[in-house]
Amino acid sequence: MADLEASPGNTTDVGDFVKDEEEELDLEEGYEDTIIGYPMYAGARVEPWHRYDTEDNQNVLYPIRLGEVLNERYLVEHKLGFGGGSTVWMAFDLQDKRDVALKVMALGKWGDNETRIQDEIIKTVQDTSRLFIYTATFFLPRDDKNYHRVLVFPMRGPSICTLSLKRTSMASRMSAARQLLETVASLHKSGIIHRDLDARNCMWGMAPIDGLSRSAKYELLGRPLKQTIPFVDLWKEGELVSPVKVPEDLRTDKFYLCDFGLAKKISDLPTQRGYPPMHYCSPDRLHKQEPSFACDMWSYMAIFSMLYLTFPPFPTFLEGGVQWKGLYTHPGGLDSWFDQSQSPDPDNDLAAKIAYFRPDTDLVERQHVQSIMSKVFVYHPEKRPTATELLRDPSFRAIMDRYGC
Ligand SMILES: Nc1ncnc2c1ncn2[C@@H]1O[C@H](COP(=O)(O)OP(=O)(O)OP(=O)(O)O)[C@@H](O)[C@H]1O
Repeated sequence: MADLEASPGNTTDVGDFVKDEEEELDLEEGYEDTIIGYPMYAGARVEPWHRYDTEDNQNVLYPIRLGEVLNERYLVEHKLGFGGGSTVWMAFDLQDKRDVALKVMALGKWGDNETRIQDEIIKTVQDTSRLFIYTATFFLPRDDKNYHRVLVFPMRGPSICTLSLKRTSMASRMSAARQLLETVASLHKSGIIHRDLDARNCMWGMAPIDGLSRSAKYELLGRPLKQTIPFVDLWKEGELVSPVKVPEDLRTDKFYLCDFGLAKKISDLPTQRGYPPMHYCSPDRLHKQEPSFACDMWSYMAIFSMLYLTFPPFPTFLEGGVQWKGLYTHPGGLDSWFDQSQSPDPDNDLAAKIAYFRPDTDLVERQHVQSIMSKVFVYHPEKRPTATELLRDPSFRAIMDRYGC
């Protein structure tokens, strides 16, 4: 990794503009990663252009170009990702000579909540070493006198996805499961609910590449493919840029939790709207119940099942419930899980799924995993174990022991 050409020395090469319509579509269009017919993750490589349009948009994004220096300090070199409330850029900190992640918040309240909760975490959570905690913050002004908040983080990545999990050892995957549960337990101990535990917010660590030239970084992480933001009459130039692809050999085994945009103190009132993606969202949240620590536990188990089975979160429900009938939050959504007359499909139940996705395991291991999952995937939030209880659960411990974690 000892390429000493200083990163900012190269001022010309800041990625490739799309050459034709095919590349443009490749950049903008959604893709779907599927496994035996189950959608794993659907999404676009870049944020939709209309999120830069101020019309009817209270959460407008800040336009950025590769090669720009933000706050007279951060040279933007690549894209790391985007979410509902931000774009995230890889930048070279010209002062400290290291790579950082810049989370450039959209206008609106999300950025304020994330900073407020992060400050709360810094004050109250004992071990923050596996949480994405900002190291600095600054503001970027718009032409209309509004300001975008920017949070500076150490660079991490990549987040978990089916394909890379299949190539990852069980020891690393189960170590990630244990680390994440400990992280959730320490957040809960401080009275904080994350509310958005999903695979995109769980990331491996990444070996530093600060010493490399930009071209060497592009060689490792992929060259940015970019397009000037189309259709919007922008007050400042900006680009839609494809994100980095972190090679597996740069990944470390440390497992992090990010994105506190929806997080809240259990005592906070009222709760702002927002849900994790459907596969990770507990039935109580989908049925307008107030968020609780137990919602995080459901989402945690969905991530555990990703890590263990490399399969998306369990899409069906195990028991009936009464009080949520008719309260479904998503228009057109089904209350079919509630139908007590439905009988379970034995080929499709938990045990069958575990056996299908992990034919390499023995019966004892499968029974432990089934026991763990069925304790958490229950309708009634008050019946789910807490993070601390699950860490002590004999089946959870047996699985961790088996994989040396
Ligand atoms: N420190 C980091 N290092 C590397 N990549 C990061 C970092 N922080 C964020 N990312 C990437 O940017 C993406 C968006 O970040 P994040 O989830 O924090 O944004 P958000 O706008 O709060 O999203 P959401 O819609 O989930 O609330 C992440 O999924 C991840 O791919």
